[in-house]
Amino acid sequence: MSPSASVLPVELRQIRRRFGRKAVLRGVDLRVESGEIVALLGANGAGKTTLFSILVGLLQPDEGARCFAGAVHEDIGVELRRRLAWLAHSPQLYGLLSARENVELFVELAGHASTKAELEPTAVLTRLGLGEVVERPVQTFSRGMAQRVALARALALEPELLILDEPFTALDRSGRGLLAELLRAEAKGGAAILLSSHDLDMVAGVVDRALMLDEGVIRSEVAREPGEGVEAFRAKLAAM
Ligand SMILES: Nc1ncnc2c1ncn2[C@@H]1O[C@H](COP(=O)(O)OP(=O)(O)OP(=O)(O)O)[C@@H](O)[C@H]1O
Repeated sequence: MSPSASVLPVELRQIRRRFGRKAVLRGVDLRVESGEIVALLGANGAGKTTLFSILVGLLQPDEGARCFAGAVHEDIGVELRRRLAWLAHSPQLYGLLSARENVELFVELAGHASTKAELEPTAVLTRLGLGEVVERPVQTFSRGMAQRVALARALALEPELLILDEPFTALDRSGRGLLAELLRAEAKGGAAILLSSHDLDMVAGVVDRALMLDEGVIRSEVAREPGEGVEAFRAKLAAM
């Protein structure tokens, strides 16, 4: 993969995965384009995290293909990995390091510092409302503050593909609003964003399209029509 070519669109084709005798994913197809924000919905245990883990290469599918920019990738190599950011269920931060150091370390390890001033570690932490506490060790942070650091860390990589497992969990209203704004800005800049959430109000306000994972397949899909209001879109999501 050339360092400059885009990794988008990202596509999963007929992904199957079982754990022991349980078939969790039974032929999932999914595609996310540059500039799109897509929600993956589904009940607890539907397989959302499993699918995300396959997408970022933490887990191999039993069958099916993951494609970036039209090419099948059996493994996620270094060049590809640095173009993806993944926010896991738990923040996974270094407690003794400050918020700024956590973000800086991650950027260093990824070997990719953004050239955008607004994505510099302190700037992105400030945009997520942590301007006053960037130098504090994160072990003193609340769960919501830690979630904000993990989000800042993902955004600071300026990823082309951002995969967020329940990003609104633990955030208060202001945090959810800030995150919604940041995600819209990233998508406007050309990133593709795939997120899971059980919060239909947030999903209705943020995403362009939603997919319902049920019994191992994408059971239904809805897209926001041009000019469609949040209430009307939320009603469509609730009816999925
Ligand atoms: N490593 C594993 N070993 C065995 N079973 C697993 C493993 N990981 C996930 N599973 C099972 O796969 C199913 C899907 O789990 P997954 O975490 O992907 O669901 P989810 O849609 O993300 O759920 P939630 O909304 O609760 O986060 C569950 O039945 C879970 O028990």
